[in-house]
Amino acid sequence: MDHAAEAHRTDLMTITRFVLNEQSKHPEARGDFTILLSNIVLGCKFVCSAVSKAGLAKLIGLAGEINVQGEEQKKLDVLSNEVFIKALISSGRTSILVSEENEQATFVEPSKRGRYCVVFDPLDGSSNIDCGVSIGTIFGIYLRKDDSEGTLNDVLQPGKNMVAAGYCMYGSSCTLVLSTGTGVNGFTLDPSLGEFILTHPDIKVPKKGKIYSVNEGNAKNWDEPTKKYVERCKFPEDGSSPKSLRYIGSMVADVHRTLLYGGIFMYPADKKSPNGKLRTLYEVFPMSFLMEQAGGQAFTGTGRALDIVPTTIHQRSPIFLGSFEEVEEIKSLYAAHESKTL
Ligand SMILES: O=P(O)(O)OC[C@H]1O[C@](O)(COP(=O)(O)O)[C@@H](O)[C@@H]1O
Ligand SMILES: [Mg+2]
Ligand SMILES: [Mg+2]
Repeated sequence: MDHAAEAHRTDLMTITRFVLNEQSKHPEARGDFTILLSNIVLGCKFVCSAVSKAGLAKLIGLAGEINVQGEEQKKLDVLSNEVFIKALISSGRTSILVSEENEQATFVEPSKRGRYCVVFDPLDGSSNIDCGVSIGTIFGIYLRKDDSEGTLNDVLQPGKNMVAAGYCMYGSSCTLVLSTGTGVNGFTLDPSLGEFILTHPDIKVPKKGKIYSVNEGNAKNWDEPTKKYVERCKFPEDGSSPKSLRYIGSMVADVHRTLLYGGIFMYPADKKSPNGKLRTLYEVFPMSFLMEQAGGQAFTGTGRALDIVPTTIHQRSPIFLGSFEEVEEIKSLYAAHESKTL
């Protein structure tokens, strides 16, 4: 490492200092969010190190259990879940936790309870774990009025009520992308310092994009607007060049690329999965929150994703998110279909 070059970098802003600066903008802040986030960051560092050593540490493969989604849990799904549950409870700032890997919500005991509710996908992109392709962790945060026990209604809220959302991608580098409602910032883990450093300040998703991202293996079951949109990506009617298809199969990685390069990520509803595949609370909401904060859009096929009022903690929702103009085109195709003019 060229320490001289490092030393000259003026923007050596760690995520902790960044959040403390944000906190100073809120005179009423008590520091609870900063403490909660520092425990989430600790969890991400722990999982990042486990993922990078997975092959060596026998963390590849199945854990032998089936989760509430009916999916075979991977060893890293289980480990990441335990790490984040511990990190969130030991922050002393949470009251209700919803994890993809736990059938029931976790209600934190009074002595360790705080005002925040955290919904999270401890390990996203599980199908890519064993082949070392980028995976991640996704989280969304709600703030409750008080630190009483609370009820499920405290998490069954529209995504627009979240106070923060983020993801951590475990890829060629470990990148944590965060929004506290005033824009989106990206931090890269410097393994030699063990610090997340601000590397992507104020991320703005390009208005248009040249990339579409969807599992085309589901195409035969798609509805007309989705088929029409993908058709246009491949055979543009305006003579422009076709879009490129990129699909990693890890939502975190596909959304991260979309946020930086523009384009669109889709997991539409189809005849086989009438609500799509991705879970509203801990996949669709956090990613939609980030995309809107970066100037993009997030649409379900019937409305704004962040307006959904969830009824169950593991429900699924179709999702189209990304560059403003790409999602606008999908919205107009659904509107046309709605008015039978498609
Ligand atoms: O294999 P498919 O049907 O394209 O689904 C891929 C999608 O499923 C997921 O892997 C689901 O998330 P989990 O791995 O957390 O269960 C997403 O990351 C990804 O976008
Ligand atoms: Mg997931
Ligand atoms: Mg998962």
